[in-house]
Amino acid sequence: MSNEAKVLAGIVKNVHRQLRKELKATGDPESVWLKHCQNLPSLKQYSKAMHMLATEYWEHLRTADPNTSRINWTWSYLIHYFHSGGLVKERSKSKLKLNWENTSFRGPKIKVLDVGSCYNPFEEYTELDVLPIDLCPALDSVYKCDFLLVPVTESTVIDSNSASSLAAGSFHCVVFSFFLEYLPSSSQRWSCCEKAQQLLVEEGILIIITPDSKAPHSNSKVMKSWREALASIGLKRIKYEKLQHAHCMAFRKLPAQEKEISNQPPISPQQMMYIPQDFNSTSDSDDDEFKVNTLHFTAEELVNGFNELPTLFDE
Ligand SMILES: C[S@@+](CC[C@H](N)C(=O)[O-])C[C@H]1O[C@@H](n2cnc3c(N)ncnc32)[C@H](O)[C@@H]1O
Repeated sequence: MSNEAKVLAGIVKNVHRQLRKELKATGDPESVWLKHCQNLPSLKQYSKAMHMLATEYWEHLRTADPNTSRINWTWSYLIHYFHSGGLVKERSKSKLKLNWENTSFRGPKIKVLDVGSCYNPFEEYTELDVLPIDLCPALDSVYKCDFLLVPVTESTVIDSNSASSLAAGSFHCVVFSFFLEYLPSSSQRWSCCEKAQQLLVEEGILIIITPDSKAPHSNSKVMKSWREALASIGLKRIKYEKLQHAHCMAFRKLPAQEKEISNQPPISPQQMMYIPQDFNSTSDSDDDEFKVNTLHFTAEELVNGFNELPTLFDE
């Protein structure tokens, strides 16, 4: 990795780490977030670094091997699900006899809400009608919006460069690509997932891409925990794939009649959207030992836990 890429990766990692450190110190996710959102120089520096890293460094990888790309993966899965029989196949698995005509996919384009879009990476796809939103957009084509705070209402309101409300049940797809890890607390990640559930049409898809350069099984407990948490609000995981640097998942919003309310998770879903870094010590070192906490995984699993961002970010 070039020196410039290392510097950019360092900027990104430092923001994530700082947020977690402040959460540890205060125990108050809301005040940590408020303070973070007021730090415009830091937000802008992050946004610029992330944009450059993705478009000037990762893009080479994507060109060399399209199978490594989270962007390609998301697009091809959406085409498969909405246009090439994926949705019909899911319906055929249903045990209920539903009146599918009333809940069918409509519209010439797939309506996508890209949360934490940064530089609007899905803009190139003509099959998608993308609403890109970000806390601090890197480009003018991305709308400013804090997904943690934006209300879900009857209509989506866009004023000049920002989105001030989002309409319930109005998106075929919500994308969280390298987004959830930015948020310092499990409860904040969970509230974003709940919001995505409200914004999706029935049978719509939540895509979650999370960075990890390790072997697929090394974080299987984390992925299982997320799967169980999301199932409790009727988001059923229907696709999982491990790419070289990321876990890629698609969750289908089940029709109301099909919602699996029986599978309640053993602990509250707010706690289940953890990432191993949540249990890291407060020091800035990457080599810190992970602390074992009350959740059901071992110290070794935590030590072998997620990289914060793909190998491209590794020293
Ligand atoms: C690691 S970048 C991912 C960018 C892009 N999705 C990708 O896959 O390359 C995370 C992005 O999430 C944005 N973000 C973080 N919290 C947010 C929030 N509450 N609402 C909207 N965007 C947020 C950040 O500003 C940043 O641009």
